[in-house]
Amino acid sequence: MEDPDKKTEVVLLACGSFNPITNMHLRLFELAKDYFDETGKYKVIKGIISPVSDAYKKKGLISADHRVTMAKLATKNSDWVEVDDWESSQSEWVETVKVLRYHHQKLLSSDPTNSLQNALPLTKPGRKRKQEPNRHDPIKKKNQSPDIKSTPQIKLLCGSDVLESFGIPNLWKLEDITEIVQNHGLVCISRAGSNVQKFIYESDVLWRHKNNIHLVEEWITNDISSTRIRRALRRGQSIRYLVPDVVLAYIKKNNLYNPESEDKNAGVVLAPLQKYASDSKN
Ligand SMILES: Nc1ncnc2c1ncn2[C@@H]1O[C@H](COP(=O)(O)OP(=O)(O)OP(=O)(O)O)[C@@H](O)[C@H]1O
Ligand SMILES: NC(=O)c1ccc[n+]([C@@H]2O[C@H](COP(=O)(O)O)[C@@H](O)[C@H]2O)c1
Ligand SMILES: [Zn+2]
Repeated sequence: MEDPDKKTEVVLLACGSFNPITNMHLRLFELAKDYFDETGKYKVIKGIISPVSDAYKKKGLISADHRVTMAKLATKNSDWVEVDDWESSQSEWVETVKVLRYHHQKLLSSDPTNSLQNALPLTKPGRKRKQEPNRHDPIKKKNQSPDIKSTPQIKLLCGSDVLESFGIPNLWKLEDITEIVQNHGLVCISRAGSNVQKFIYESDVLWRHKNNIHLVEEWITNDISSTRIRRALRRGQSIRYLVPDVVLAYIKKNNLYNPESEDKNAGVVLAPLQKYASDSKN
């Protein structure tokens, strides 16, 4: 048994369009890190931004190349948040749970102290064995600080609108939601107009795993959204101080957002809705 007083290392993964990345996206990471630090039980070691691929087909979604470049520019001064382009470079849209699995496996395989046996998939949801999130048989790391537990956990970082989107028909599979909250964990930052506590109360699966759902209240509210940024740009209004200056310069230089770009994927059904609506017909 590992010492329960040891800190658990946490990697935060944020999935989304980042169309474009805003200061608020960057703030999500800072807020979540403060929250975990204050618990005294966790140590956040890394943040990962994973822009969705073009195959997501969201209206107004500009090319992943540009979205990834902007996210990289925005994080170049952060010593703990980075951008990963694995998801964005997939030709098909990838379910968020698979992105979590991918990064979890990557963490395990980059850790030389983890044996192959440790890289086996996590217990499938619904199986009997009760497990701690991201649990693997502990292997003592050489050179590891004695107050750190051996295996990092990877948690999905999102705003409350994403959590509430779990309730939209044909958008998320119940088994995916279960795997996210049971095996990995969720960190949710409050967003204007949401009532996440009530949402969790009304969902059996979320209620069952509420200990693995971390709700972080943003007291210094700022409801920046990419949609509002794109709207301001189309209207020729300033977005300075809402996105990093380097991102603003990149948008201007490449004339990224305009009425034509906003029309991309107009009338196209969002990839998950397409996928699950056809599943439910079969
Ligand atoms: N102001 C905010 N407060 C809390 N969470 C936010 C905020 N802005 C974005 N997020 C979160 O960041 C993640 C990525 O979001 P996304 O790329 O959709 O940005 P967005 O600003 O919501 O864009 P859009 O308006 O196009 O939906 C999501 O989990 C979303 O909930
Ligand atoms: N079933 C799923 O796994 C599922 C459904 C809808 C959105 N998502 C993800 O949530 C994020 C939402 O981004 P937007 O808020 O920009 O639409 C994206 O990364 C998307 O891939 C996942
Ligand atoms: Zn959004």
